[in-house]
Amino acid sequence: MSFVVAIDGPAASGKGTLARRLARHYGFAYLDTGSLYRAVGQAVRDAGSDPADETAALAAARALDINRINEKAIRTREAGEAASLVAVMAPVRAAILDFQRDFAANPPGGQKGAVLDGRDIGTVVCPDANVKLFVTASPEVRAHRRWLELKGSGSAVSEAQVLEDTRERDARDAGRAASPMKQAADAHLLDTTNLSIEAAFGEAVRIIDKSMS
Ligand SMILES: Nc1ncnc2c1ncn2[C@@H]1O[C@H](COP(=O)(O)OP(=O)(O)O)[C@@H](O)[C@H]1O
Ligand SMILES: Nc1ccn([C@@H]2O[C@H](COP(=O)(O)OP(=O)(O)O)[C@@H](O)[C@H]2O)c(=O)n1
Repeated sequence: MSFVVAIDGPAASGKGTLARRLARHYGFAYLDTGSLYRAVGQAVRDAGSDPADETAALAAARALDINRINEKAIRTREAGEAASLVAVMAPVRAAILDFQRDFAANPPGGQKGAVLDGRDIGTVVCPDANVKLFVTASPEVRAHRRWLELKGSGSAVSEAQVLEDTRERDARDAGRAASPMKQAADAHLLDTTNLSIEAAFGEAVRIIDKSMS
């Protein structure tokens, strides 16, 4: 049986950074489920369609090839926005659900566990995960982190605009009917507002080690 760590939380809270480190530490496979929604949203944009067009979004979700995701293209502000638009559509979510569950149950490379991060991992994708973490931080701190990242990749977007985008995306993710972003009842809350990456990692390891013993 695969040991599954589910990590959810709002935009730029540090989920991916933490998930990647945990996967390395425990020798587990890692799946960034947000990259799937970003890739679908970006594919719709690339096709010249509107990410709010369900027919186009579903076609992109069905055609998604995870081995052909352009990592750079899906990290833009626009791809994040498109991701959250396609993510409200239940058929789009359904089209990529089995892939995520299969990854958790049968991690590639025969690894003994998997770390998945997203919005609905602990609630919908892997409700029986061995450990669930809900990672958060204040909107201002998250927006600052994301702004630094976007600036580093050459974007001229202002910090105020990133804060506005972040708030809007969080509201859409938490308010949608299909698999809304929500802390699972049995998830541990990890607020990284005042935690370094190292400190957040240490806290997560403490929680996971406890559940392994
Ligand atoms: N605890 C932390 N303190 C400071 N910066 C952090 C922390 N965790 C993550 N970051 C930085 O914040 C940005 C967003 O983190 P990321 O892991 O991509 O978030 P998410 O996956 O939740 O969107 C990255 O640039 C990352 O290096
Ligand atoms: N499990 C998931 C993961 C992402 N998403 C959607 O995909 C968008 C992008 O996810 P992400 O994890 O890459 O976003 P960031 O936290 O990196 O900004 C989110 O805003 C959600 O709308 C989702 O609905 N469910």
